[in-house]
Amino acid sequence: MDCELLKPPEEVKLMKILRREAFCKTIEVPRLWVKEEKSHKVLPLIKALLLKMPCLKPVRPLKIENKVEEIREILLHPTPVKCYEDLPHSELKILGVTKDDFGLTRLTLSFDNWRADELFKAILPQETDGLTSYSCIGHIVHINLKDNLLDYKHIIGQILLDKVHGCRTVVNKTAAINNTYRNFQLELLCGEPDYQVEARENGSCFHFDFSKVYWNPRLCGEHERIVKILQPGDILYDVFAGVGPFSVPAARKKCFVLANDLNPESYKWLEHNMRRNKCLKQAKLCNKDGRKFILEDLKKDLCERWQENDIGTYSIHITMNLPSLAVEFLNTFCGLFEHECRNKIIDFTSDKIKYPLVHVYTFAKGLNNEAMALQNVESNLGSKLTENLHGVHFVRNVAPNKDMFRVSFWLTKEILTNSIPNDLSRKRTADINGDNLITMGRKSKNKGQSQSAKTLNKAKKDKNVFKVSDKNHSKKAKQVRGNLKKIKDEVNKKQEKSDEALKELHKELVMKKPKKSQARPLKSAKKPASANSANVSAELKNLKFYILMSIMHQRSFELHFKLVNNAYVRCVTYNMLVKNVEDFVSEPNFEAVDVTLLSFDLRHLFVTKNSNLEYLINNFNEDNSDEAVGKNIVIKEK
Ligand SMILES: C[S@@+](CC[C@H](N)C(=O)[O-])C[C@H]1O[C@@H](n2cnc3c(N)ncnc32)[C@H](O)[C@@H]1O
Repeated sequence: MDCELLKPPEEVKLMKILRREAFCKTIEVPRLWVKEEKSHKVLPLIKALLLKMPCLKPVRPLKIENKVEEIREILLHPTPVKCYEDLPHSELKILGVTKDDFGLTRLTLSFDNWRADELFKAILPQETDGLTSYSCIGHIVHINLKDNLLDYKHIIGQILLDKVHGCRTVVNKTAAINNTYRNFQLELLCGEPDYQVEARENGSCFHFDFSKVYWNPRLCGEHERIVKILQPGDILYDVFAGVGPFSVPAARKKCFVLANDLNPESYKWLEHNMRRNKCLKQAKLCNKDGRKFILEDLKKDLCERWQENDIGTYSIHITMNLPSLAVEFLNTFCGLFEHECRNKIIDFTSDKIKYPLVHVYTFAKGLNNEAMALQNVESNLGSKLTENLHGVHFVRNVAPNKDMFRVSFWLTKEILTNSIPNDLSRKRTADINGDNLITMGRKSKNKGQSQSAKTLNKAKKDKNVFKVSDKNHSKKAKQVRGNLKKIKDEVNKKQEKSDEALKELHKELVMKKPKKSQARPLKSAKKPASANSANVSAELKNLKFYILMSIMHQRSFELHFKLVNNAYVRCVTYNMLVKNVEDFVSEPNFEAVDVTLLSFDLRHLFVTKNSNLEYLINNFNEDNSDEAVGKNIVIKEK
């Protein structure tokens, strides 16, 4: 029940540093005095009208001078109860509780009497969307603050630490999860910097370092759905296993599990969790790229099973939960057993062959996103899903207009053994070799890599850069490590300097913005395309700073450009970016460009069209979803 009287004092609005004393206020609320021995009969009659607030007992003892009997004071909610007649008075009268027992009482409220959401409503600016949700991962409370609430991050952290039961650490996600290992970039807002958590899900216990691995409590239901389908003796190939939310409960259920994750930290905790849940003997674990895992481990295991005479009664499942990329791994299944089929190593005519059911996750945007999810899968597989489609299932909404789906389908003899269409075959080979660039609509002239190949290479880099083999604890290794540390420090210093330089650059560019009063140039006064391109590339050089920063910080960036005629390109290197933007600007239909920024570190992007214009895309909101989502920013002529 909304009631002004019961809200925190107005003075707390826009408070940034928590001052608990500012929340104290004294109010008058209706009350009923009832003799102790009658209270158990009265309370059921007025239960719905009691004043309920945190840390407040609505029934409290009251001793009145000169009165022998013990009295209970019952606090009532001021909205539904204004007078005695608002109570079930006929029943009360029968119990001897009359109008004389009704009155007002003074009540002092404090910080403790409000829930976190009530406090946020009172403190945070009215015009903002507010803080709508948080997640609890063990003792960690995790939030995803929008830019407009960043000024309030400390008080928000403090309140959550105070109000959420068992919370010892409050963190804010500082960037979208678009890095290889899908772990968060965290900022500690309040409490202990302790990220080792213990979480329970679907009857299993999970240990991990939340700052280094992926864990999303909102996927609990989906994990449960898959685990429920599995029967003891079934096989689960978990391509992107994380710390084991599919694999551990499956192994506990006596399935055989072959699980993989590229992140060494996830792999470590996956093994730990298998051991901790006493099911490691049911599992084989790998720490490699998903594509390699399919080509080597999954294939070998399947092959061995298919070659066995007794194929048993189990079913085979493959989970692929890396929604932003997993569909790109599907082409690994195309023709995976072509050699074995051609050379009759496996008899695919036998009806004993059991085909795995793949559960692949993908994001899809827009109105008809379920169909889009299916199409994502089919286009990467190079074939339509017909009888072998098990279903497209909505998993969860991750951002406005963006949902996560699971597409479940059976691999078929055709998929696994057919020589695949030329285009797909080329792409598959390139993906496996890690030298493909996926462009849509419009082909890029630049050489690059597919996202998954990039991921793999980056992961390799992540693993190897600054890592010195120290098998023999040699002096040399120590020396090299020392040198590397120095280099790292230098790089950090340079980073800081460049950040400063970038800030300056930003200021400069903002100052250069044309004043509102400035006359808009006539269309006919357009500069020739060449001058225009020169300008664009000059401005784009400024971007280099930021992109280099992103690379140095090992943050990925990606820009999607879409022309009005729906041509579309994805830029993943600075040179591609410059080239493509120059191309676009010199095109006749360069009216408006739809830029999707997939790098959330690329805060300030300037694109110039014609000599007089600067297009500033600044301070766009970081995405709130749990996975990387592009923001569409339309650049138009002012
Ligand atoms: C979205 S998480 C899913 C984790 C877990 N299956 C779950 O449902 O919570 C994706 C996982 O894929 C891993 N990963 C990312 N790229 C990979 C790759 N190329 N090969 C294998 N694993 C990869 C990440 O480290 C991360 O643990």
